Amino acid sequence: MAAKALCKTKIELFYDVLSPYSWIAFEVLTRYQSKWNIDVKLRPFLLGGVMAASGNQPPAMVANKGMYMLKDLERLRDFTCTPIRQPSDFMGTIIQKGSLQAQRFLASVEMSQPSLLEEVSRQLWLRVWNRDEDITELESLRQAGKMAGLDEATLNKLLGTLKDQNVKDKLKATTSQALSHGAFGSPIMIVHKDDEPHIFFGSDRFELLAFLIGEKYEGPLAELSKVGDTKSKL
Ligand SMILES: N[C@@H](CCC(=O)N[C@@H](CS)C(=O)NCC(=O)O)C(=O)O
Repeated sequence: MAAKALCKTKIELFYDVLSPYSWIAFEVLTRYQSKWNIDVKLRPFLLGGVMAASGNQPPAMVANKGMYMLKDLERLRDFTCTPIRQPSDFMGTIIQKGSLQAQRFLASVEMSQPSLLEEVSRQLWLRVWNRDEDITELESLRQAGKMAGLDEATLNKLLGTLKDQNVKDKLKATTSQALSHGAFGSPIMIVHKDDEPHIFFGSDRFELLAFLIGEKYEGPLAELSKVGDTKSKL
């Protein structure tokens, strides 16, 4: 058992809470965390920075792609049990407002409260991609942090760091690391196997990822169905 734990496969999940597909990958991967012999490292990055540096564009900039995506997400919501609902002002929320503050907040949580990074990320996704709520104002970030279990004093401290150089640098460094692996969108999963990084793009590559690491993929709900509660985390 100890030997097995020693050779856990490290998987880095690079994500931005503006990306609904990243939410799906995040929920599926965290469900498999206790089922597979893996060590998941959550890596919040800035999707806008990845898009700009890689010369890519959000899928919704192509009208037909955007329309397809909304249908696709409806299907995935039910299939993966991730309660995605489109924001009422999609272009305003996703393209214009963006996620800089939210991702800086996550970078700050990653640095000083890493054990709460998973839940703060989930609470931000619930705001923007479920309840149609803002994720750009300090008060919005505060609410997400509170829901995730951060106490008032820690929250005040974290919210006061969003303009700090080390927080900005952390987000930039994570974004650069993803780019150096070849990122062009979100989610990106980097599987470290045989001393090599293997890149996967999308929430729909778990079969391939499982094949690479010698694990069995039992669909997006595997871990939830095992514990018999598909809604407890959401
Ligand atoms: N097929 C992928 C699509 C993922 C996706 O479209 N991600 C968006 C952000 S929400 C992206 O970064 N797209 C870049 C691209 O498609 O080139 C999945 O099912 O997860």
